[in-house]
Amino acid sequence: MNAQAAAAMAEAGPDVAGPDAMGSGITESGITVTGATVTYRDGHTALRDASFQIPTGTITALVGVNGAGKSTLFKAIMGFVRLARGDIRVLDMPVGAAMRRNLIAYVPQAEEVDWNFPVLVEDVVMMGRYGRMGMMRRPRAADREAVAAALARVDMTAFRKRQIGELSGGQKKRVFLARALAQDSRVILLDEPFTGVDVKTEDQIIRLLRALRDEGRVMLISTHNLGSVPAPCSSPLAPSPSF
Ligand SMILES: Nc1ncnc2c1ncn2[C@@H]1O[C@H](COP(=O)(O)OP(=O)(O)OP(=O)(O)O)[C@@H](O)[C@H]1O
Repeated sequence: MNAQAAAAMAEAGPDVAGPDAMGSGITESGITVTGATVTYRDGHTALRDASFQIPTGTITALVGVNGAGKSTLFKAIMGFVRLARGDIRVLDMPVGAAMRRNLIAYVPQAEEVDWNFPVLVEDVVMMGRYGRMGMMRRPRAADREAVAAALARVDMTAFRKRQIGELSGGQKKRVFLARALAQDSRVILLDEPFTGVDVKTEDQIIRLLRALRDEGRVMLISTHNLGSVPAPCSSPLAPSPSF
């Protein structure tokens, strides 16, 4: 992404790098955003008239400079901020219903979490199962199996009894990916998944995302730097006219 494009995105909001080249051929509606506008309480409009449609079975990069509104859009897709105008559908249902049905998983940037909080890696991954447990949050055998499988899938089984705060940035990212895997959601929102990871981890994440895509899931990757998104996820660039 050149500086001019970045500057344009600062004014126009985040951009969407086309899902078609990465698609598995499944065309069920994944995320549909129509004229979405978010205005925060201080009057600042962080997202204006955003419109795009992403089918399931795809990986899409949401590209924009700092402050372009990527996190705001993620929050809107998860129903954490209210739309002033417009509509968002996830798997053809309102976002509230999709969240209640545990259909959306979020993989945060490492920086968002308080690492001083003493919690084991396997407990972080178990959080992905909370939506399936009752009020008591007592894990069953199926939950423990899902956690073990998720940790194995990101090659973090050996770290399961470690404190999350003791891990490297790339290892933490894999743990949060495992939490999303344990949640087994159809829609996965990933915040800067390739930033600060080494080549091996990047390759591992790409292979994982491709496998999830081929299972018919829909993935939306937020990044301020298109260059940090590996080629399979960044080409071709197909900007939404509404951005
Ligand atoms: N709670 C809030 N109240 C008021 N303004 C906010 C709030 N959250 C974000 N903003 C503003 O909305 C704009 C978009 O912020 P957002 O966090 O969505 O951007 P971003 O694209 O995710 O940025 P970054 O790449 O830096 O994470 C920014 O100008 C920010 O200051």
